[in-house]
Amino acid sequence: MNITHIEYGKCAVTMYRSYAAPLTGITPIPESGFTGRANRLFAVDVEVHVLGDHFEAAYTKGDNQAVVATDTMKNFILKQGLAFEGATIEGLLHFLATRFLDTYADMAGMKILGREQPFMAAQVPDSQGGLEASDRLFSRSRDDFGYAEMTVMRGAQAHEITAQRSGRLGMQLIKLTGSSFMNFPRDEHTTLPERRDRPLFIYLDVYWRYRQAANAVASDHRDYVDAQQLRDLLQVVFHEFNSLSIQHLVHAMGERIFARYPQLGELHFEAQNRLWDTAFEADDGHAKTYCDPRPPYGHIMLTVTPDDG
Ligand SMILES: O=c1[nH]c(=O)c2[nH]c(=O)[nH]c2[nH]1
Repeated sequence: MNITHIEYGKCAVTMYRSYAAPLTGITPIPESGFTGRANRLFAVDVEVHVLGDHFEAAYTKGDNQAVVATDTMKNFILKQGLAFEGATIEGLLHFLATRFLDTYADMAGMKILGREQPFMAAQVPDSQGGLEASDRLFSRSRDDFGYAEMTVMRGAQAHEITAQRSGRLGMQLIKLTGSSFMNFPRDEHTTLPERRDRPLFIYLDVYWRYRQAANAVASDHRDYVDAQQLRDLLQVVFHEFNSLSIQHLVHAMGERIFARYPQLGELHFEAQNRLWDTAFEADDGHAKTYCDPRPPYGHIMLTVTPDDG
């Protein structure tokens, strides 16, 4: 048999880093109040995949001489996480991948992924009788989260980012009114009624790539696209846009993202249709009760590039 690809690593390395550098320098957009975060708690679930033919003997002969133990990788990530001076998940992944390649000569490259572990600062009394974000108490959030992945390959002179993707994953958005689905073809298999106004509940993951990968990791953050700011933009589009379908909605989201972030070169949407079933409605038809739908769920994808991309 022929070996065509080798990859090994560690997943679910949770790294809770206290007092990382604050995220500053973010360019504001009209759809969001987000311009940065304090990063007193910077929590990321890291996954590393080491690439390289040097590890072949471990598979073919059980020869572990070149094998960096995945337990060692976990320790390396946590130790280097302390040396990290950046403020973004992308920056962390780039830093870690670079450190791995500099330290372990048998590694030809590394694919590395990071999932934000969101924690919200608690609201606590301030000195003026109001409330402010605590500088020390945080509550774990099960909400949507930022995501990044990148592949960094060893080069003759420098290491190179050969692939990069960022995202906001796990959004669950419900719009009570202002969404329809009509005028689709009907045949002997069609039972779905036309809906002029439906309570549209979607699960949504959005991914983006930069035109230049360097913008994902630049320390000035001027062209950095923050996942929380982009999430705010998506919510505004959903709120404003009277969609004729989920397909129509994600397309409108794509147009707004490219209008705000010309530094991006590709977007990918993965939406699930979780449209609630209507159970009962008030006599005037305004208030209603709903319940979750049964599976299966519609799955709508879209990949787009800018006009000049
Ligand atoms: O927005 C929608 N797009 C579809 O393709 C579809 N199909 C379906 O049954 N409901 C919906 N809703």
